[in-house]
Amino acid sequence: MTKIAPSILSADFAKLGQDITEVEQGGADYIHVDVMDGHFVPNITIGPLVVDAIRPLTKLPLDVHLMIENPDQYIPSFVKAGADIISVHVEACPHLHRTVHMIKELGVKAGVVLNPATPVDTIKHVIEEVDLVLLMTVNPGFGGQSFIHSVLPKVKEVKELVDAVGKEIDIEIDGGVNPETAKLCVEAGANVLVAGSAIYGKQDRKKAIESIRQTR
Ligand SMILES: O=C(CO)[C@H](O)[C@H](O)COP(=O)(O)O
Ligand SMILES: [Co+2]
Repeated sequence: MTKIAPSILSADFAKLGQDITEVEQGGADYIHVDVMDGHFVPNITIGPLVVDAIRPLTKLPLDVHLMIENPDQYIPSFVKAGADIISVHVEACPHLHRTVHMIKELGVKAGVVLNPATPVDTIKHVIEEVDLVLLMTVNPGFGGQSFIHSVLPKVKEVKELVDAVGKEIDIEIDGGVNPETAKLCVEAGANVLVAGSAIYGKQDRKKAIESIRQTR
């Protein structure tokens, strides 16, 4: 079954707790938390304080997507705040292997993220170490953007890499996911779908989650 990770970037921050409860009750599998620093991406969002505040409100794993420069400096704070999965952009990590190990040594799952223009080759030498590969299907920084279809062949490439390793590694897609694009992602080999505007832009969050989830 495909896992759905609603992105709270599109939630109403004045009633964040309620918006998280609604998607948990609607069948979400992870809560996706978009962390932006105004440097790696041109937007500023959530820090460890907010992760700490939402941690007691849900039993779901907190899937923390770090879109920040120098993530090594902040990873311990996000772990302390209650993150379950921490994903870092390969474009922001000159010492990717070290960063992945740091995340794992702190006792949480480690993910690596590729921007649309970044080739899959960049993660070939860390694939055995990671729990998750996240492929961006928009240029990171904002919710509500259109899905970039040219990323789909990369999903297939990552699936082949993961199958060759023979380990359980999530293949997650983030950006412009809706019921139509979700189908393409799952067909290409993804098993976790992030969706912000396609869930929080709808009144009925349960129905939105069900319509995005695809079974194979
Ligand atoms: O990482 C992100 C943006 O950088 C978000 O997770 C993503 O954009 C989700 O929003 P939407 O589903 O509306 O595209
Ligand atoms: Co994200």
